[in-house]
Amino acid sequence: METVTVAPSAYDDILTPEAIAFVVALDREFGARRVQLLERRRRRRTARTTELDFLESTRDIRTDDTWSVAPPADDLSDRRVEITGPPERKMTVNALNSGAKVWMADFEDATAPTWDNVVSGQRNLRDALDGTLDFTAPDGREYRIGTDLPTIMVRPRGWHLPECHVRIGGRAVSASLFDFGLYLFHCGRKQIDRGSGPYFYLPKLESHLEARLWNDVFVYAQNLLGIPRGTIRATVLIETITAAFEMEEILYELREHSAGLNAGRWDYLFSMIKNRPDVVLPERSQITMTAPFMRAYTELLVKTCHQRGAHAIGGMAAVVPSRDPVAAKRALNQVRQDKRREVGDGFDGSWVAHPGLVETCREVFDQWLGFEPHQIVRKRDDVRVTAKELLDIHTSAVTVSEVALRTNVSVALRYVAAWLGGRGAVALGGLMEDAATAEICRTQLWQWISTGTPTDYGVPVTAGLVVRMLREELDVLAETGALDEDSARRFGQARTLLTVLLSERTCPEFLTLPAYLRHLTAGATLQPVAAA
Ligand SMILES: CC(=O)SCCNC(=O)CCNC(=O)[C@H](O)C(C)(C)COP(=O)(O)OP(=O)(O)OC[C@H]1O[C@@H](n2cnc3c(N)ncnc32)[C@H](O)[C@@H]1OP(=O)(O)O
Ligand SMILES: O=CC(=O)O
Ligand SMILES: [Mg+2]
Repeated sequence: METVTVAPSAYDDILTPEAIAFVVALDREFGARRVQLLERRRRRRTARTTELDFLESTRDIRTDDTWSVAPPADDLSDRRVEITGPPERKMTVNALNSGAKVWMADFEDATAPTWDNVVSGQRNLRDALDGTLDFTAPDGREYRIGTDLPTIMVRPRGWHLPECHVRIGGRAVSASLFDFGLYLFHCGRKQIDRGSGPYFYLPKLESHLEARLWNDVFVYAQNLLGIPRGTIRATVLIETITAAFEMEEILYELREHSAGLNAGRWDYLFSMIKNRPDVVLPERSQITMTAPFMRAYTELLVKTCHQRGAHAIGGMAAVVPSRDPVAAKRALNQVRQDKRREVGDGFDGSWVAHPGLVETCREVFDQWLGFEPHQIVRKRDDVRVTAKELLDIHTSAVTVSEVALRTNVSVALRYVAAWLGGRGAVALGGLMEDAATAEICRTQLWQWISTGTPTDYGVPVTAGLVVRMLREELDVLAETGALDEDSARRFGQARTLLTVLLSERTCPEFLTLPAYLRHLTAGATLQPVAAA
């Protein structure tokens, strides 16, 4: 048997031999399939010769109208407002006290996966269920959770990420299985005992085969822990263009564990750029949810869910409230409009990124749903979406402004520097920025460089131009004295990383993967553990 090694951590009560053995058992059983599916992703992207389309091989699943997903668990029936955020200690308390129906504790887009973040996040979740979650801020403010808590759903990291601090015979385990396994091990039973269940959000899936892998993991894990089959529930984010063509199949694969689909709009745009590098997207502020290809995607998502008895959950309006009253009012109005569109289209609930937006989202859904917990009865038979409509970006001759270029440079640089410092979500210029929105900035820059997209001031975007802007952005930060020694180092690392990614001939798949491998795994001495 290969040796299992684990990095030291301050949270021995989370990384117990039994918990590690459980994660290792999952990875031994499913690790090889994960690697094959990641290889399949690469082949699918690089070897594609025709436009994407619905799959011929799964037509039967789509045309069979006799199947549906399991009825929602009691505490997942009304999901009109869901708050998301990293399971950092103070934010965990704030999210649980936010008044939302659901809290999505996020190890993916909103968490920089430092070893401390991923293990302490698990401890915070466990403490929340044990009633021992408290926090005293440096300014003396005390944080305690109340009694009427939201339902908790946990989003493990995506299939592409390894967790390098736990190794089997030197090989890093899957980060998805690590996050999923630790949560299920420590909190699965506790959730069932309090009348809830172990619920998950599954990010960045690219095909129904990846959903099948998750379903098999669920069946195996429930067996191993003696938890009744079907207790686990999972909402899949449709946030890649390939998954948009396989929504029915994804629901089908997970049907006994399914808790519907969510429109992960930001990663969806990121995926659109990666998968169709020659189809140039305009600047981010111009791609709204009313763009025809985005409407095609959300309309199809609602129809698919409701036809199969599943919830359709809306996405993130990425504004965060500001302390300036005028900007705050503007942000609330933007969120209100976004949620009105979603509820009118048939979504059963939606996401907010900040406690200050819970009330706005709730009001909109209350007005529409009244006392009904959801609107799955609206089957949306009127919706017909073709492959062409999903792909039709409709952009004639894109030009980009200097402001758009500089915004993407600035957000990418600042976000990566924050991420390297352990923060996976930050507010920049009134917007919530996380791994998904930063990936859009980074891949847009790459796309504009690789296609020589013209600027509206007459020159094409080149690597030289963007690299110069990165340097200028850094110079401004240095001149204003905004950087101490540590942050100057992280900004330097961020600039180097972005420069490398922007100079690749084919669009690098993820920025978080090389960033993790280069910067978040250094220095840990792993110790053998006896457990597994
Ligand atoms: C594309 C996607 O995947 S979207 C989903 C993933 N992304 C996310 O979940 C992002 C979630 N949001 C956040 O992380 C935060 O709102 C940020 C980083 C954008 C802004 O946070 P801050 O700069 O702290 O905002 P602000 O100062 O207005 O916060 C006010 C209070 O609300 C709390 N707060 C803000 N957002 C959240 C949240 N999502 N969950 C819990 N608490 C929150 C803050 O901790 C702060 O608490 P305090 O008053 O007790 O100190
Ligand atoms: O995870 C959500 C997204 O929009 O990306
Ligand atoms: Mg996402």
